[in-house]
Amino acid sequence: MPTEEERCCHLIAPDQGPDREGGEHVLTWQELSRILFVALCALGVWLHFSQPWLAPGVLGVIGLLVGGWPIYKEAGENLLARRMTMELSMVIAIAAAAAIGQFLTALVITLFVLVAEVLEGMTVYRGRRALVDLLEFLPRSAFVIQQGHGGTQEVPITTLRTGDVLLVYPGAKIPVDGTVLGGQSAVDQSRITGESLSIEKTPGALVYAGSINQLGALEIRVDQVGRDTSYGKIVEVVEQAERSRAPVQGLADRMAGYLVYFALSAAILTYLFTRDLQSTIAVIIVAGACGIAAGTPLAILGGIAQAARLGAIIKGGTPLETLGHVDTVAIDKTGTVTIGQPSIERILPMAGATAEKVLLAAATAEWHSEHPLGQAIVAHARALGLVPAESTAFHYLPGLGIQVTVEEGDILVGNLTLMRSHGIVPPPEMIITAAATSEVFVARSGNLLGAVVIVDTIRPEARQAMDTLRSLGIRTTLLSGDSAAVADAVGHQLRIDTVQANLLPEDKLAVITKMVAQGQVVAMVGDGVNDAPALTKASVGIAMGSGTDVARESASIVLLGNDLARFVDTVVLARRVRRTIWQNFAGTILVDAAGILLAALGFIDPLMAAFIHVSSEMLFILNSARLLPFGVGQRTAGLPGNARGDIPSVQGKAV
Ligand SMILES: Nc1ncnc2c1ncn2[C@@H]1O[C@H](COP(=O)(O)OP(=O)(O)OP(=O)(O)O)[C@@H](O)[C@H]1O
Ligand SMILES: [Zn+2]
Repeated sequence: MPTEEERCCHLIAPDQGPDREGGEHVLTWQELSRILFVALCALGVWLHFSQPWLAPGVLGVIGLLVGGWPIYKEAGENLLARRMTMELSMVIAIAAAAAIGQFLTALVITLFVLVAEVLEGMTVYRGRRALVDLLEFLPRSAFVIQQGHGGTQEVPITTLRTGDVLLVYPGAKIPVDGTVLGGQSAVDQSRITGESLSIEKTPGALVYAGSINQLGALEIRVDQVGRDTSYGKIVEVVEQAERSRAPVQGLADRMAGYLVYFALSAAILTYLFTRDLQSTIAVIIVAGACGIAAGTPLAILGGIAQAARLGAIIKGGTPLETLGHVDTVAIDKTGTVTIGQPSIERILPMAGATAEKVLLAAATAEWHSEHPLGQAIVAHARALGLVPAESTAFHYLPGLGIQVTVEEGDILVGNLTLMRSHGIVPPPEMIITAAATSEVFVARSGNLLGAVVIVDTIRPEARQAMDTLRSLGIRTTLLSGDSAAVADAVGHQLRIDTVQANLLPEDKLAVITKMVAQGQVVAMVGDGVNDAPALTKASVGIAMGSGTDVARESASIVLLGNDLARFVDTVVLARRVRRTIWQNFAGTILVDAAGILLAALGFIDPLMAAFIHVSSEMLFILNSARLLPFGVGQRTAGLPGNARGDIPSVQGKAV
């Protein structure tokens, strides 16, 4: 039976290629001279120019033995490993042609196979380059400032240690993650955070390996080097992704194996019915499978590399494949369709309370909160110089709010659901329903003090992103922990198909689980702790760059930066990958079936068969190669829309 390792005839498999070839695959002089030699032999056999000294048969045999050596070797190894490959079937065909005295045919087939092998090798090599380029983007050396006399010394970056101080010249790439000690400059960190605008760096600012220092010289203290940098982690994830196999790759390998069996069986039948060796050989030769076996991993490789350029780190072939047939996108509200940096718009005190009292009570409860709403409240209170009371018991109620105990009693801060569950009923005129507005109620000792109205900004590109998703035929649904009124308003503004609000983290999980169980292919986009469980259960989980570590770890795709347009670009890319793979599948089967039929009926001679085999699969491989990114540093997305420039999107081991 065909095995997973099974590969097509003249293929240098992308996951073994350059390693097996010693790192580089460009045309070597051995390959070139072998091809020229076979071509000369073929010419000699054809024109009989060796005639008086050497019989064409002898020349043919020499040409086949010397020229076809790599093919025989490969076929022999496959035979020993009991693997049925196209190399084997090609060798059978070459031997059969030679056996009936058709040396020209045998030589030309050999020539085709050798040339195709080189061409494929170069294409696949380019695919690997696309990834290697990512790594080699970092400079190899750095200028270390020497203690004492202040001069610099150029050293390889592998020798750098945490704490070293570097000088980065204008226009140079920053080699490490570090802290600016001196100087001032604009830095382009689009490769790491996805932000397209340069960021101003002054002493104290953090800089990231792989970003480009633009205007001034910077003195930088080394914090992280090599693989520990944000950039190193991105590269690591992409490399791992490349090694992991998508299900479609397994399918491709099995298909390629079956095609060999099919061609050989068809050849046997042809011989039994026609007794025509010529047609039989043509049948064996005509069926190619590299378009599937090599085209599939190449397309996935290209997709992953291209996505990394776009600003989406895809953690494997599987999420890329799944994203290509997503039919539903579930999207979180706060931090995902909104920027997630809310600010206090106004405070609505109840009769008898003051705005200051409401804010102070809220800030007391939220003092240690990590929730964006809580942080907005604390920041506002701080700005007004309010000092909160000491609190004792502290209860965070995910998706609801917060409860703390102070001297005068309990403070309860949170949404309507939380208030109602404590028997507190805010008057209707206090309930706000505007789009990017959240309302937090504040109660003390069971009495409502008032409400804090907090506004966030909807991401500028969100509307366009949702429109594009709809035009792709994808359903959108907003999953929010916020109140129905607010979530509905956002959903309406962005024309999102359905809105579900008041969801606790476990509700988000349940909603996603149910959709997946119903057979929908769901992409969940989120950023928060409350999204993490749902991200893991979705068909494919996507985390925003500014998201929490848990979210980025739970997701199988991480956006660099926070641009929803990048997400949509990645969906489009994933669809292209999928379409390309299926084009190759369908095309290969079509060409092989038609070719086998025509060859069996005697319409195609072995030479024509070899030509059809090689040219058709080259076409399919080139079809996949279209997905490879061209040139280093090319970016197709990069529109403004990332408001935050300060967030390294890959921290910790999150990606
Ligand atoms: N620390 C907190 N302080 C005040 N209210 C809170 C707090 N935590 C949660 N809430 C209330 O619970 C609601 C749900 O919170 P949750 O964190 O689940 O979602 P969210 O951040 O509002 O929105 P989304 O789910 O769209 O990201 C919030 O809208 C808020 O009303
Ligand atoms: Zn082939």
